[in-house]
Amino acid sequence: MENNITVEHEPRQLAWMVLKESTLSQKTLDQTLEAFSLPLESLKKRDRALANALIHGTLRWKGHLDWIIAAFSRTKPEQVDPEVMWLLRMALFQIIHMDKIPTSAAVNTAVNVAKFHIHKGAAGFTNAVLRKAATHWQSVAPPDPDLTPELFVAVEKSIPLWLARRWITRFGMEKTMALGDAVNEIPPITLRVNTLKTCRDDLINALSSHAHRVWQTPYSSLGISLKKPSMPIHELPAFKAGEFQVQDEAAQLVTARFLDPQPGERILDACAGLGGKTGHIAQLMENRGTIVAGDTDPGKLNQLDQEMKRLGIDMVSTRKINLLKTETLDFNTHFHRVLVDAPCSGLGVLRRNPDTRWKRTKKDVARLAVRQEKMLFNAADLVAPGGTLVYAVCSCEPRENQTVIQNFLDRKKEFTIKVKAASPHDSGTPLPLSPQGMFCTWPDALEMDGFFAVALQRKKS
Ligand SMILES: C[S@@+](CC[C@H](N)C(=O)[O-])C[C@H]1O[C@@H](n2cnc3c(N)ncnc32)[C@H](O)[C@@H]1O
Repeated sequence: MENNITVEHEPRQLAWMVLKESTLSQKTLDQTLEAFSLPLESLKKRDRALANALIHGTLRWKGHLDWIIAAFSRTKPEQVDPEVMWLLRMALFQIIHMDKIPTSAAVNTAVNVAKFHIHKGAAGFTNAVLRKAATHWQSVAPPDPDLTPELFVAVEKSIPLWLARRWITRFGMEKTMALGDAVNEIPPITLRVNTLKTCRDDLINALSSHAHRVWQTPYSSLGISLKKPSMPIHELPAFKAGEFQVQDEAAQLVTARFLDPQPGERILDACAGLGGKTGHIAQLMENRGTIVAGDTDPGKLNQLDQEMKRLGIDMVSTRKINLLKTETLDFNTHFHRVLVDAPCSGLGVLRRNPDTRWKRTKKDVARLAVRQEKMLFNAADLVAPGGTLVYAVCSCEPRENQTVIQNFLDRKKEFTIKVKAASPHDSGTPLPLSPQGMFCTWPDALEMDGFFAVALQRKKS
């Protein structure tokens, strides 16, 4: 590279490229990170950690960073070139949140990237805004919480205004502030032990020397959380040996507690994706019986096949289906249990996917709910009499949760909500369930992702 950006700057330059790519394209952050996996993995361990921290942190705090930038820029943030905005945000993130990085390093790198990758004018502007912001950012007042409480929450907790408004209306100020804190915390990495290969205690022992802290999840008897692993998760020996899948505790509870699959049964995982829940279903079935993993995306199903091999599972067949099109659902058989882990707004997993909050809109929730209802309705016909249909989403929006279920029950009279007292897979800690038997978690209260799940039972005849 013929410019001033030396190797030591590369993590910041790469982070900036990922940030602009993931927000200026239609790709999710995960897809963008996948596309940049080669250059990211070629970085030294410390630099890779820095790039990741910059990407996730800058996205997480974008709303607050924009408020500060607006105070020092003569041009309104929405009129500044988006590429320049990401440079400003990333540098300011380092100044505010990363005390080990000297301000001069944060500012100089941003100015150099602007000079060599955008244009000279951008470098001058970047320099002017950052020099002022670096010295005076602490004196920028937040919006007035009494006059504009929604804007105050949006800025202080770095969430979009429409979401702040929605949460305040639903929960009031106190819970909204707690939720705002929860979605900005860096969550632990949570795993589910693959009991086909090992047990939780042995896996904890194996992981202890590879992470800063390792502990059992309180609700799922198969879960392990860890902080600061010494290497990327997929490089850990236990991962390579198929001894676990990465999965949040709430998602583990959906499969164990609500679907509750039994060895020898026939199960349809109708939105299987990369197989997070498929692997769990198979291990609960002791790798005996039939699982059909369906999805609209054949690329994901190919990856799911590989994942099952890694886990030592051979009872899964994949099939391209579309739950919105009944002609793709001609199975010639009914299933004992069907799981609809439906595509959703993802508003329950904001702490893990910091880009989601800036991509979702109010309209998405209503649009997705209509699809979710149709998918659940079509899946219902695949459930055998006496069988179980589970609906799950990683969203806590009532329109994607209770309303979907209510509309379903109004039309499908042969189904009722199934409330199961306990499961042998529980840790013993009672689950938070609504009186109707609906599971709804929030990251602030339970330290797990926001999830909704309900089990529906089909009458025997
Ligand atoms: C929430 S993700 C599933 C995650 C997965 N169950 C897991 O635990 O890893 C939803 C999945 O539904 C798939 N999907 C989207 N529309 C669909 C449809 N109409 N029919 C079936 N699957 C669909 C998506 O490709 C995506 O993989």
